[in-house]
Amino acid sequence: MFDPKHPPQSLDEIRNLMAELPSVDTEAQAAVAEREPQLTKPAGALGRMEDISLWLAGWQGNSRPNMTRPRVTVFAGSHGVCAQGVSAFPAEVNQQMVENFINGGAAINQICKTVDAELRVMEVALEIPTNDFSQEPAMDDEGCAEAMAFGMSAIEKGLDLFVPGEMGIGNTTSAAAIAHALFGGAAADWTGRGTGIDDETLKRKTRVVGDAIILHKNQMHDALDVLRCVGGREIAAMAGAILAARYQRVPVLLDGYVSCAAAATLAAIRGDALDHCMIGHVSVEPGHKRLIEKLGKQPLLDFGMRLGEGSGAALAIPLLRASAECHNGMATFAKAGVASRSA
Ligand SMILES: O=C(O)c1ccc[n+]([C@@H]2O[C@H](COP(=O)([O-])O)[C@@H](O)[C@H]2O)c1
Ligand SMILES: Cc1cc2nc[nH]c2cc1C
Repeated sequence: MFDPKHPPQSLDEIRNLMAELPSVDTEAQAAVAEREPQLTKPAGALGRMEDISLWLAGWQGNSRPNMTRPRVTVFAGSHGVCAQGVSAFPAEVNQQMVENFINGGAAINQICKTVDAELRVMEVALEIPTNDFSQEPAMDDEGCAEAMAFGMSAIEKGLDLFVPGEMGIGNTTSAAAIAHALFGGAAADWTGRGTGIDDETLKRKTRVVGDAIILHKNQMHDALDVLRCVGGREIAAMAGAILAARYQRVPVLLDGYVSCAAAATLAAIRGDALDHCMIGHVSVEPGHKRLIEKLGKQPLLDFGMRLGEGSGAALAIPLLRASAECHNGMATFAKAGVASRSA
């Protein structure tokens, strides 16, 4: 059982947490299912909004879904694999962007302000890059568990939604390596241009991804080993936060390729581990669409974004808010005196 006061200290403790995940609140969902057909609209006329209100209620454990307290947390981490020249930007950008988040100058600041979401920034040992995973595992067991536990501390009971965002130059190389390790195929299927690399860099990045999976093959026994070997601290923190959210009854809206790669490590351990998650936006990064298909989900938005920071998911928060408001605020046929379907 997850206890926020005693965070896990090893990947085995996290494996134990994964074994006993809380399930959906069927009573809350039954209440939504009973009210929905009474609302003043033809049955099913709100389409996916109806799925969203049912999902929110079930995972919040509340028969009236809320969207007053959504939180976006941007986890920032730095990646040793940048030494292989896999990004269009230098690693110093991580710290500079953290300052920018704090000063309110990034895209995610404006989106959070617009959609009325709380924004937090958490540095995950940002000053210390992980090991270069083209040479050795990115993290050891304890380090990976520590980053996951740190991510868990981003979640509190009472939040209506959590969006895991990230900042980490080089982290689309990690995301590609995670997806390739979990779902196979060719390294090229999972490797994209990230921040905007040229053809030659893309070739090098693809080789780094393919070779890393071969290098670590014998020690990647499950998806948490994959996370430890080729992930990054901000990716581990997002995975921890997504897991803690399940325990704290906080639904999760996933963002781009990197946040979905973090989430995929949980799904690979347990097929139902992401039932409390929806995907806010499909990134331009080609591996993301493929990954979403593997996860059996459908993104809410397709807006041509490839920023990270939680930006695409944050932009979709009003869809969730409108869904909750319709479910809670619409009059019933009886109350409004509207005639219901005649046959
Ligand atoms: O999440 C995505 O789909 C995504 C796609 C492209 C780029 N990013 C962001 O760009 C950074 C990683 O890109 P790169 O090229 O350095 O691997 C990192 O800070 C991510 O937040 C994120
Ligand atoms: C400027 C910049 C902003 C970002 N935000 C998330 N990833 C990023 C990568 C870069 C390079």
